Amino acid sequence: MGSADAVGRVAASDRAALDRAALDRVAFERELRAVPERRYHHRHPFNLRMHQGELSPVELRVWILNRFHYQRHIPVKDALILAKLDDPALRRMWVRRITDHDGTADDEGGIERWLRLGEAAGLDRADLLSGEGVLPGVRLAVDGYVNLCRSATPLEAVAASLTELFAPDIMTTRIAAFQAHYTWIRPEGLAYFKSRVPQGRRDSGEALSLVLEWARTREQQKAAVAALAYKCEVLWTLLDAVDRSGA
Ligand SMILES: O=C(O)c1cc(C(=O)O)c2c(n1)C(=O)C(=O)c1cc(C(=O)O)[nH]c1-2
Repeated sequence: MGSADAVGRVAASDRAALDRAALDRVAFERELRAVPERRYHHRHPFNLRMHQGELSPVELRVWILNRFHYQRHIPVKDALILAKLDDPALRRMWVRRITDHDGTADDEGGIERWLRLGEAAGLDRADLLSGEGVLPGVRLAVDGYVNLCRSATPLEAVAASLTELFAPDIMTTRIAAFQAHYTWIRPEGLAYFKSRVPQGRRDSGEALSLVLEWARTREQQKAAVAALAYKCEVLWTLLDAVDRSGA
């Protein structure tokens, strides 16, 4: 075997070793943030049309009804994550997410606020709760997220929630768009987004700290990035289904 081959082999094994070496925290955080930068649903054509004021009342109602299917599964996936956490302090932190959505009484919490958004847009609460009209693609996308949280490691499930690093900004844009273009929606309907902006900032900050701490090896870092990329596809696919519903 010639020396060029030997050099080639050494270089390849160096490359493999480099590939296995974990990124430092700063580089890993940059790698994580680059995923939604590219593919978060703030870039989806349906959201762009929403923000430009181009959606019809029927299209917005289809979005609200279908997004309710996502919303009502958030505490379910958080309960699946909660069951994987073996530390009381971590469980205390995570259980708050469930209460944020479910409240501590019937007339509280994010799910209730989303129902009121639907009512403010002319939808019937009973129709939202019935689940009728939820598009097949939306069901599959939401199942995908719930199943990821059921079967993946805590690191991957928490990493998947990191789309929320970008959610407060899109909600702020959405609030302004609703106020400017969709004035037929009663303003109290915006309460969901207004209360979710600070919750999203806090939740994504906590989740980011956990992911940076837990992902020690390059393999773990790659698994976290893949879970976050998958979650971006969940949100993208949900909007694809809404966009193509023909509403
Ligand atoms: O309106 C949005 O654009 C948006 C996006 C996301 C997200 O990035 O997953 C969430 C929410 N809203 C939201 O309201 C919410 O409660 C929420 C929880 C989570 C999560 O993965 O744990 N994402 C989101």
